Amino acid sequence: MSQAPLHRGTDLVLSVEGVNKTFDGFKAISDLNFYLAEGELRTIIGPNGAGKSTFMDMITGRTRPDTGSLTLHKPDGHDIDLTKQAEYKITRLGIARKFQTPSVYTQHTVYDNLLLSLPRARGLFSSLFYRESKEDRERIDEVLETIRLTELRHSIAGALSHGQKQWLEIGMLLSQQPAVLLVDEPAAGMSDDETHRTGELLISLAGKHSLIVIEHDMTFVKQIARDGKVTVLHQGTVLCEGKFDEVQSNPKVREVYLGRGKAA
Ligand SMILES: Nc1ncnc2c1ncn2[C@@H]1O[C@H](COP(=O)(O)OP(=O)(O)OP(=O)(O)O)[C@@H](O)[C@H]1O
Repeated sequence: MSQAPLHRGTDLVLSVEGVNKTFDGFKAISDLNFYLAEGELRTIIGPNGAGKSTFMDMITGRTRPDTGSLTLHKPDGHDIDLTKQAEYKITRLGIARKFQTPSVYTQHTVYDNLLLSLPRARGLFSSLFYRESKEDRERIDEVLETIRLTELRHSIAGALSHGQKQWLEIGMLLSQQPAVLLVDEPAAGMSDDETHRTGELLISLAGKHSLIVIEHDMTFVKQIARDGKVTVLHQGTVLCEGKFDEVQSNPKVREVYLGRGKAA
């Protein structure tokens, strides 16, 4: 599974090099290169069809690249070739993905949702018979604080607002202490207040976690990007990469977004 350590001394958690993917003759991803540093919060933007979802699908093993490499750099210095791992193994290696729509156990409490998502209690059935340890309870309390749902720990998840469900699901992924967290359009369908709180949550995770966030809402992108890097994807490749202001004023980026109603 793992080869000799290649990246020791660097602070990268993920490297993507020379990746290509064609669907029925259509080039969805084209010579894509991308590097994520440990603890980084990276935002990816790009017009519809730019290849953002396909890129995430390749990191998680849902879609395989035709050529190129996707490498997870483990803290112990070992490199894992993600193109050779089954999807479930990539999840177990600590690459977690939050899809756009919330997916929580609506009949269970907030606390139980977090309990069910602990790595030890894998699967709903075995979790029902799982007695949590003191460490588990501490971990859940910590996650509840992070996602600011401590007060709602005994509430049924189905009764939460859309934003609260999204935060709970992020918390469920955090319970698994992921190496890389992929978050797909977290602000979609949220009120302005919820969007802002989501931004604060993601910012609070940076440093402790490595995150890639795909987003269309530029106010939100500006909030979370701060001094961090924004990557602009276009036609399956990196059009430009830099701080939010640099990206926003880049003529190539403006051109790509013009007339699409989502001006950067
Ligand atoms: N399984 C597939 N079969 C054929 N074409 C596909 C497939 N998956 C993606 N594509 C095409 O690849 C291109 C990139 O799609 P992708 O969904 O990755 O873009 P995106 O940037 O996520 O777009 P959006 O912002 O609309 O979600 C699109 O033209 C899409 O139609």
